[in-house]
Amino acid sequence: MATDNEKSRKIVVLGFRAVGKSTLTVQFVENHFVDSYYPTIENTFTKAIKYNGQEYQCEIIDTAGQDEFSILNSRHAVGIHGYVLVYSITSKSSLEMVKIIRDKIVNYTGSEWVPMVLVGNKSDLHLQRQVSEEEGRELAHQWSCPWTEASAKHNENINLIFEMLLAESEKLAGTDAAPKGGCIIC
Ligand SMILES: Nc1nc2c(ncn2[C@@H]2O[C@H](COP(=O)(O)OP(=O)(O)OP(=O)(O)O)[C@@H](O)[C@H]2O)c(=O)[nH]1
Repeated sequence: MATDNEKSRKIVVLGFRAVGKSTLTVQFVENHFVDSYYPTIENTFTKAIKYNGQEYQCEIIDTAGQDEFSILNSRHAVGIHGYVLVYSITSKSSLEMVKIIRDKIVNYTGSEWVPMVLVGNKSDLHLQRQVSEEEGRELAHQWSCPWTEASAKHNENINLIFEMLLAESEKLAGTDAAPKGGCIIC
């Protein structure tokens, strides 16, 4: 529960199966890498984050992998402050899936702009790359949202994802506080 000095933020992590949603969430919240793969039904994590001098009490919902037939759950669309949309750089179809998911969010919320961050996870798997940096960056540009590649395995850019999302959520609140980080903000 957020205190008077804290803001509460409800964040949903969405994407195709096995792109690393749970792994990056666990890396962010608990600082370790989960090597095994157990499909998620749904898990909620909480973490207090201090960002730009402000305390945020974050509730992070790690969802089950989506496919084109999944229906966006109302619990993932109502009262949400921001979305982390995850694809894997090793899977072209996972990039196609985030496009479908984003359409569902836009349709459900009726808003063209929703705070979100696009993430190309598994950036450590260079040899298996199917999605170029350019493709990810360009898609985020179309959506007017930040983008980064990340590696949950090596804990690269994982904190940045959530910092960028908090900054996006602040835009809705009218205070545009861009995160200080070495990443592209479209
Ligand atoms: N090399 C590498 N493997 C990763 C990375 N992130 C996740 N993985 C692995 O990918 C597999 C799937 O990761 P999960 O986090 O379970 O994927 P998920 O998106 O939560 O999967 P669902 O619950 O089915 O939606 C696991 O074996 C992870 O260890 C990464 O950054 N690099």
